[in-house]
Amino acid sequence: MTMNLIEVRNINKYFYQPTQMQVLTDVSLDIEKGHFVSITGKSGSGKSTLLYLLSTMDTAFEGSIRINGEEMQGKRNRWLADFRNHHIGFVFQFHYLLPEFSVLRNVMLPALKLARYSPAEVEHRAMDLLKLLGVDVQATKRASLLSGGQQQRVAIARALINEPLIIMGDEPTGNLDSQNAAIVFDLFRQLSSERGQTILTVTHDDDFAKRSDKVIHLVDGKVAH
Ligand SMILES: Nc1ncnc2c1ncn2[C@@H]1O[C@H](COP(=O)(O)OP(=O)(O)OP(=O)(O)O)[C@@H](O)[C@H]1O
Repeated sequence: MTMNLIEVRNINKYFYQPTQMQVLTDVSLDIEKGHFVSITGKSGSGKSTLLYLLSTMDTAFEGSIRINGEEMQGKRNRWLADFRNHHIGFVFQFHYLLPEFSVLRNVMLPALKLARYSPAEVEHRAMDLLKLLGVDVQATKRASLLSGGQQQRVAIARALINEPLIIMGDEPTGNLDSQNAAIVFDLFRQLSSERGQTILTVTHDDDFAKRSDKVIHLVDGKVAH
């Protein structure tokens, strides 16, 4: 049986500075659990705005966003932060690792904050993820000493450490050469098909989008059908 992990109904989103502007208009969509979904569209079409709403970091919108059966509209910031920590992993174009910390420490931090597992278990799981991503040899190095592609893989390990239901990416391969972009793509594929994790990424890369399970294409803030 399929299940919609994300259900969006009739979203309108406005920005008020410098002048009032409607960025998303009547956006409705469903995302199934375990699917790999790309959000595409021209620059300015509203992709990042939509992802930001779905990530629960922006709560100023009209309409309904249900994730894993929970309505996000009207929830308090603390509740949303807790929901994000448990269920959503983020991968950005620029990875925001802590440069002075070791690779291993960077990956462990979000899990230590959650305190769901003991530090020893967290370290074990972090090492497993670094292995999966092919950067385990670098575990004790300072993050700033790794190449851009390696740092991005470490950032993905960090996004996965709390076993999120959903992995969200804003141009996660935008800053990578084609070889590293292919590694990241294949990993996302594997996470969705083998672990049932749901992947949602904004991308400008048509090949990347074509090979995902579903494409949400935005034109002027509306979903194109
Ligand atoms: N915080 C904000 N305040 C005011 N306007 C904003 C804000 N964020 C985005 N916008 C505007 O909303 C529109 C959509 O922006 P958004 O970043 O969602 O587009 P995008 O499709 O992700 O573009 P790109 O591909 O260039 O990243 C743009 O016109 C942008 O200028």
